[in-house]
Amino acid sequence: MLLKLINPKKTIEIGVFTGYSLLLTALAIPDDGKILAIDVDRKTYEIGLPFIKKAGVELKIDYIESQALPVLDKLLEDQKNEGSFEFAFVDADKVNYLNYHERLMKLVKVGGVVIYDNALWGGTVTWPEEEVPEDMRESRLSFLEFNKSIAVDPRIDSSLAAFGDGITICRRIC
Ligand SMILES: C[S@@+](CC[C@H](N)C(=O)[O-])C[C@H]1O[C@@H](n2cnc3c(N)ncnc32)[C@H](O)[C@@H]1O
Repeated sequence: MLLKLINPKKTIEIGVFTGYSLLLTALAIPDDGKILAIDVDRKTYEIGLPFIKKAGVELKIDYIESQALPVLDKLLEDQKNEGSFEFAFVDADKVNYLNYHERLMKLVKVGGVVIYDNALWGGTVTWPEEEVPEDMRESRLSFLEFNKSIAVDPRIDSSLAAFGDGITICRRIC
């Protein structure tokens, strides 16, 4: 619904896996919309690709198998890309969310929207450190830092929607 309201033609997805959220985005954006989809592992994308093809939205997707940061940095080398995206969805390595945010604040236009997945990190952002499973601690700390930083970022309006695992919705305002 949010995507239908924004109606973005130029979008980025960071973290594709088998392409579930990618397919949802591809179905929601207009016929001439495009998604630059970045993931380090193309094998998982290929599991979902037959469904994307069956849905008839493959041509909307420009898939890049890579670490996401260098792709974003490369885009920023060309000034034409600044402010050219209307929507981004981030669902990759949590330790880099702030790094993605800094780049997306340049790539996404004023008025554009960025959504970050898993902002509640299984609820652990509210737990005492000692109760958090070892394998969730590093990303939890990243989310604590990320959530604090987003809350005071003057470039955006933001809202942490507490459904699912939490999504942080940011609208660039300057
Ligand atoms: C939670 S999954 C994405 C799920 C997908 N967005 C969905 O909802 O269907 C996270 C993905 O991020 C990818 N990933 C992790 N670190 C990455 C990085 N540094 N750059 C690009 N992709 C990365 C992983 O390979 C994995 O496929």
